[in-house]
Amino acid sequence: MRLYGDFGQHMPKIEIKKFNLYYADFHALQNININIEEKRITAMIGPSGCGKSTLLRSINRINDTLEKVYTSGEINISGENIYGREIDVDALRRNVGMVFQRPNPFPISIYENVAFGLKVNRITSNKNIVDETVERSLKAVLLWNDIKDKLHKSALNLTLEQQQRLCIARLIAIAPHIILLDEPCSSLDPVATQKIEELMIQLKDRYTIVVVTHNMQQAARISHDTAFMLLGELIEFDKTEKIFTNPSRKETGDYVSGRFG
Ligand SMILES: Nc1ncnc2c1ncn2[C@@H]1O[C@H](COP(=O)(O)OP(=O)(O)OP(=O)(O)O)[C@@H](O)[C@H]1O
Repeated sequence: MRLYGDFGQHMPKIEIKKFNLYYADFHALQNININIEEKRITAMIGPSGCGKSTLLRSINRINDTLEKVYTSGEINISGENIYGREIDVDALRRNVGMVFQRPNPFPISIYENVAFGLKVNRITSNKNIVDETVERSLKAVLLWNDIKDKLHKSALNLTLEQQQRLCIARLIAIAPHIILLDEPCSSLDPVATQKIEELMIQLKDRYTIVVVTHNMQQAARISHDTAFMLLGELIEFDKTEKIFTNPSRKETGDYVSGRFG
């Protein structure tokens, strides 16, 4: 198993170290240690309720918005503990964007959806820069050609797949380094799923991507590294190929071969 340490010249982008999370008195994440490398896709798999989403949400502290959530340990991003006292949580969430199961565009125009983060984060209100950023972000998610003539139409008129692309474009506009995706294809059909998978593969050249998925074929197709979780524990973390073909732990083998879950 590859835990922290032994990365040669590489510093991990995300270093999760002895991390625990409690929902009130329920110990949902138990002593998690993972190093996530830069500009790769890391998948989190495991049966329902094992803590995948909780761990993903811990990486940009979205769990903080809930009451009675307690954590211990560290999550270091580029060497800085995001649970440290000095952390600006708004800046963290700009740097670590999140895409959810169901696309959640705002009920405003496509253009305004992408420009939204620039305004609320007071990054710029210069129209030329906003225009350029909207175009660049929509091109990055391969949506531009389809919608460039209807930028001022409601985002809610887009297909679900296009809406999910738009949600990713909305993140890209504010220049994150890390993109977290929580089952981003679960509301999409197989064709749309394949397109979003292709997009993730393209985006990994520029972003560090962590994706929670129930779909093991998806994890095997798109990720470089896979974390397998069970009942709040990290059972195994390794290269995806190893997890799926020659896992070190029996539980991992049982899960990936469909014997439970
Ligand atoms: N807000 C919450 N309050 C209390 N318990 C929670 C909360 N959110 C999740 N849990 C519990 O924490 C555990 C882990 O949940 P989590 O959603 O992280 O698992 P998951 O592996 O992502 O599951 P799924 O695949 O079904 O989405 C579960 O037992 C769940 O019931």
